[in-house]
Amino acid sequence: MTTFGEVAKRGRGWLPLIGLNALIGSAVTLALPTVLGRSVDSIVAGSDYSRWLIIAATLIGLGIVASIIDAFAGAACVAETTAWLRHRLVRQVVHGGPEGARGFETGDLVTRVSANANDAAQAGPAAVTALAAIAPPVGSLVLLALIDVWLAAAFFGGVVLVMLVLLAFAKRTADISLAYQETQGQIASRLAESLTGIRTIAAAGTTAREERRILGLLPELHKHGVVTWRILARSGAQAAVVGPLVLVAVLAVGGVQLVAGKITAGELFAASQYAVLGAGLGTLTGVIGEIARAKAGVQRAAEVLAIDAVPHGSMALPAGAGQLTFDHVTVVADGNVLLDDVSLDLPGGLTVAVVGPSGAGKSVLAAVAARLRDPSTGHVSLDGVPLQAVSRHALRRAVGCAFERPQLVGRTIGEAIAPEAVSPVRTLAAARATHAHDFVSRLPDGYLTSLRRAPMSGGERQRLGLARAWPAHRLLVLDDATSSLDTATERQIGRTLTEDRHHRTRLIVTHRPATAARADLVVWLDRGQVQAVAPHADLWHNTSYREVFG
Ligand SMILES: Nc1ncnc2c1ncn2[C@@H]1O[C@H](COP(=O)(O)OP(=O)(O)OP(=O)(O)O)[C@@H](O)[C@H]1O
Repeated sequence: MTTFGEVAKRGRGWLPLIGLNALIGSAVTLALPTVLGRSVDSIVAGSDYSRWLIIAATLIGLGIVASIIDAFAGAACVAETTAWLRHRLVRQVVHGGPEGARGFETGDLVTRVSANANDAAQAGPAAVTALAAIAPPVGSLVLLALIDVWLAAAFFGGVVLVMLVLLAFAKRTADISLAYQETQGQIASRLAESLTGIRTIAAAGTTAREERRILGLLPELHKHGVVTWRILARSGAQAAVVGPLVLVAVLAVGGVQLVAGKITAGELFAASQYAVLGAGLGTLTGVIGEIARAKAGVQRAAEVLAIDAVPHGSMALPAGAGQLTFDHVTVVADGNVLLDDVSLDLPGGLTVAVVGPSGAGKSVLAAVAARLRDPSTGHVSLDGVPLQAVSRHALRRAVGCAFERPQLVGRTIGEAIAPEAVSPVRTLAAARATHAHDFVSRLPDGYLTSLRRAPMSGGERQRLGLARAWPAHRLLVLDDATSSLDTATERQIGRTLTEDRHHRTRLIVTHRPATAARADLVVWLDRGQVQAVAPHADLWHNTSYREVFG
């Protein structure tokens, strides 16, 4: 569990410098009243006061230098911690696989990684600044006690009142900071959802309703903002009332002691300055607000960092052609049984079609075969090795997946096909085999065409998705990955798949009888259960099987 302390400590390279500068600032603040008090006494006594003025000027200069260094160190510390936290968050999300991020909405996740990570990174500097801010009043108390113990008592009473105001502020502001960040995340989620379905929204003519839906949370955000300012204003006002009380109490006691001849005029001046330091504690509301935002940011980051990374084994795969075994595989999600005790033994090198009515569990079976999700019970093996025991590298080299709506990643079309260091020859071979090369070569910049600018049809995107999965040498999992292709291209790719000279297994989720007919075997699923495993021709006699294809 990631904590405030852990994030705060991350900036430890900078925190000593920030702390040192804050202490120098405090020391300067504490020393100045004494020095100025001595100047006053020297002026009153008619003696030489220039020495004290030089010391005062030096202290002021030191204070300025310290605050410049403090500002720089604070910014550097926050930048470094933000980068570290974002790196961890992104890593956790990516390593959690498709199931890991399911509990989060896209926009909310982006807000956590971007804005909230930056809020959280304030933890270290804000905590050090708050701690350092305690030094002046504590020092004031000690120095006042050295002047006169009654001055210290009056000061202490007032400071306790200021502290009570600050504690109440810290408590109230923590909850509201979290609520504010959560609402921000919800707005971002709604925007992300709308962007995903922007075509549907435009086609349905519901743009105005969508705008209202996204911005419908603004009043809530506004309410949290108003509450934040109200808490700040109330605490500020309370501090403004309580603060001067410290000064009045110290001055009243100081006046009595001066008249009684127990302190000098200079000491009364110094005491009044120390009292101002105690009263000024009320201005700490700013840094306490920062701590509250940092705490909320850390809490939201911790929820993401709690995503379990998909564990991988360290085994390589033995020689084989992709024999795929399901051993009593059951998948349960949200209390629903998606795959129910599925046992299959599919010999390597075959084309296996997975068919069944909508919602039968075909995609779930494909995802489990490619280890995009793990079974709740049972296991899946490839060439005799349980998928969970195979190393990540070996698994991704061996198994390729293509989907109905592929999300293409990379700057260029070439990168979308081969995101990692794959030789151009293999990229070209994959593009040719999947008929992606035909349209890519017609683009002005070919494989170097920017992915964002390349206009692509659903079928063209599917061809790139197929090309990307193509180099897998042991198992190719195609989940409705050719559904948008025209019949002729689909048939050509189907033939290439069937004649695939790599002798790997091809698991093809399909709704087309022609694809099932070309396959060596068909796995017929219904409501998460295997109905039969046999060639299409053998199953075709069964009326229920024929109904699967409508
Ligand atoms: N992570 C999940 N949590 C809960 N339910 C899920 C999850 N993933 C899939 N399902 C449900 O499992 C069932 C099977 O889904 P699946 O996508 O495998 O169906 P399918 O056979 O591929 O259907 P189609 O042909 O329509 O694509 C569906 O009812 C779906 O809502």
